[in-house]
Amino acid sequence: MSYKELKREVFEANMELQRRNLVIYTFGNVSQIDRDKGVVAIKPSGVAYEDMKPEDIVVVDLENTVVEGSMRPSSDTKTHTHLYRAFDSIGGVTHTHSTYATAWAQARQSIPCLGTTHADYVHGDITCTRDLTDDQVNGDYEEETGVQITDAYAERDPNAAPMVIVAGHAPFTWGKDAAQSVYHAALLEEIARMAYLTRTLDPHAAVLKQAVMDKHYLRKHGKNAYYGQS
Ligand SMILES: O=C(CO)[C@@H](O)[C@@H](O)COP(=O)(O)O
Repeated sequence: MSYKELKREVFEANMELQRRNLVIYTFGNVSQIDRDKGVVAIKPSGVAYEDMKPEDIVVVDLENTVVEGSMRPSSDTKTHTHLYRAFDSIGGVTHTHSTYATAWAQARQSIPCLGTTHADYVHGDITCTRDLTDDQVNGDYEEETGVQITDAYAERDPNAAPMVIVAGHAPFTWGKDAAQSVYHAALLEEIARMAYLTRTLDPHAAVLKQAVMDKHYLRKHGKNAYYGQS
């Protein structure tokens, strides 16, 4: 894929964030990797969606050095590239501050699987990471945000749960490409809203039975698709 095609795909995925009302102003960002070229195309920092053009998308290498583009890459770039280096099967990453998913992140609560809508897309909880340690806060903050996520996935297959909420921050999602990572961000926000409303109606609403969770996830993703047996 040429840089121009890659930038166009990433541009369209970023515009879908706004179309799905997952961001306001300059919030959020989407990227996609070309693993053959070893580059990542990502939204420019501080640019409003309505002002953005495909040629504004910035291309960086996996060490976060700009290889093409006149604008500054998103301030979350190091988190995106950390995930691409750690999860070698993913092709796209999305970050938003969508309201309900961010509320669960600020409450430091993983989103429990309360129904089959959730179970169709994520087997088990949608994990909330641990908080950053003081050293991590004072370190390379964006890189350490990536570490928070990969630490939470040390025992978990990123393909079986392509969405996470970062404690005190907001969600990151991923997928086979930028478009699928945005799709997962939209699903996460809807699941987070359903879970919040469910627990508002009934604070003791039960987690779905494991057998039902398994059936729904298997139905959607095929045999042995959970617990990392992809
Ligand atoms: O979404 C939020 C809002 O804090 C940030 O992560 C986001 O705005 C990052 O800014 P840029 O991508 O650098 O424009």
